[in-house]
Amino acid sequence: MAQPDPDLLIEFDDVLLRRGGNTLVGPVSWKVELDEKWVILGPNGAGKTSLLRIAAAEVHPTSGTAHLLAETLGRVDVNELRPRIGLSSSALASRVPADERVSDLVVSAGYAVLGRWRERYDDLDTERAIEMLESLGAEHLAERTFGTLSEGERKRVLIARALMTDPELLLLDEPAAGLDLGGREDLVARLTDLAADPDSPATVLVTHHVEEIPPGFTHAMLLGDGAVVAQGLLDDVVTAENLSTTFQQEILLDRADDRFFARRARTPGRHRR
Ligand SMILES: Nc1ncnc2c1ncn2[C@@H]1O[C@H](COP(=O)(O)OP(=O)(O)OP(=O)(O)O)[C@@H](O)[C@H]1O
Repeated sequence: MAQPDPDLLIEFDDVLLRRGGNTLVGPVSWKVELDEKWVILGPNGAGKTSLLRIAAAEVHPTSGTAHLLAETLGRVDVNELRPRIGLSSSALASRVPADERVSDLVVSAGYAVLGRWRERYDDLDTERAIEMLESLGAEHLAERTFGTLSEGERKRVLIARALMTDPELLLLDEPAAGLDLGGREDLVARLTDLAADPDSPATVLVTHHVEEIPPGFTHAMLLGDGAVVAQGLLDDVVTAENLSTTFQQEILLDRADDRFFARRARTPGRHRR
């Protein structure tokens, strides 16, 4: 088996995931370097979350080789790998107890647990948790319980938690899903700042919408029906032609202020009585 490249955070060779006789995603070959910020875009059911779960060391590929942080899945203790990877997803959000205090939720990321399990955390840990919440504009929520937060507040708190361990790789699964326009724009602005920070980790953001791509992101993968439609530099990949192939309809794409905006081309007579 080939040795992992130490300069790559993700190195997938023909990675494929099957469940119950169905291919969820793959085969995908993919490389993510230290300073790269990726967006994975595709329709419902395309396999985005499945791919991200492999990148989070949550599942092993059925075939192919997945190297993460220069370790090989299947040959490394995933419990050592996972604290080096920050993950924010709705699946994680649904596992957080409603009465979990926000500051405890963020601090506990350092111990790879959900739910407070220690009576006290170090002051340094608590300070860092507040710093992380501040960087997401959520420090005022520190004493609230998770169950009382709005959808947008939850997303920001979970990203703060994902950053708590100073991860080498940050994985964000649909961080803007369920947010209103203001909430989405606020989150895109925060992620733009994060992308511009030279100390920020390599990042992979999964989304359905080009409007959610933060300026400063560098690369994109388009996934359609489990297969890669295109991947590479963001500007080369996020094109009307590639989006049309990915979403299987004619998509028009606009750009303004380093943001993307997409809509379907109007087809005369369609959807009219
Ligand atoms: N455990 C499983 N067993 C069988 N099929 C599964 C399983 N998990 C996911 N799938 C299927 O695999 C496909 C890819 O799912 P996945 O969640 O990765 O897609 P996605 O691109 O993240 O979708 P969405 O945008 O709707 O969240 C879907 O058709 C889904 O129904």
